[in-house]
Amino acid sequence: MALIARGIRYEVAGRTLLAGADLTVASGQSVAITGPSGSGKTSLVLCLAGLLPVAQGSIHISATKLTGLRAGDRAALRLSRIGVVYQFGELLPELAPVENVALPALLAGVKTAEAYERAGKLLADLGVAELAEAQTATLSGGERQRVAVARALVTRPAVVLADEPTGALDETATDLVADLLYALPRKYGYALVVVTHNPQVAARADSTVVLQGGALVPATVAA
Ligand SMILES: Nc1ncnc2c1ncn2[C@@H]1O[C@H](COP(=O)(O)OP(=O)(O)OP(=O)(O)O)[C@@H](O)[C@H]1O
Repeated sequence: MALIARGIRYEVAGRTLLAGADLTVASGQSVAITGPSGSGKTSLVLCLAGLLPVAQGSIHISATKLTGLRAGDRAALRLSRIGVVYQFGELLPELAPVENVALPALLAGVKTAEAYERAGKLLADLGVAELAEAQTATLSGGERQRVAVARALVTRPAVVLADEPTGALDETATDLVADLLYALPRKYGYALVVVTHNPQVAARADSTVVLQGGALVPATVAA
């Protein structure tokens, strides 16, 4: 399994957001997470990425236990094995798209030529090769998200976490980005977790779970 989370408990500001959440995703598989606004979905993604500390429970990325690692080791695991896509792309405007995509690979120690070769190939896979050297600030929302997906994949992660990746897009761009997101896990062999409010985007995942009362329950049995 690429991702195994067991009994995740997370509390903030006196509230228990996650009260024993379990999630397992195999390589090449996708899971959508839905749930009411404020139920803790973003917090869950940040816990899975090792960016928030869980009070209880364990998270394994491939064979490595993320929980319990020291901060430096956690950051190294995140950089090399976890890709994250945020709602607004969060690209660095000073860097061209191809530089944004190559950056995590360079930080992870991949040689410059290979990092740029990977970045170019991913941008081509995502249909934005011609934007490689464009001004990042001028990209549309959909273009930005495709670059952000390429950036999340450049380190060849085991797990990709996408938090509302289509939340800021119109219907056409949503379809395009969702098509790419769901087509790529099989091609690249990563496990995909997508947090989304959009029922059409959720419906494309291999399975859907709902964050409800701090636990993840199959969408079919959620009240
Ligand atoms: N650091 C923090 N301090 C105080 N409250 C917080 C903190 N982080 C999250 N919360 C609260 O916890 C709740 C869950 O937040 P979170 O962003 O995880 O929910 P969400 O399900 O992703 O919401 P949405 O669907 O609206 O994005 C919210 O009520 C939020 O205000």
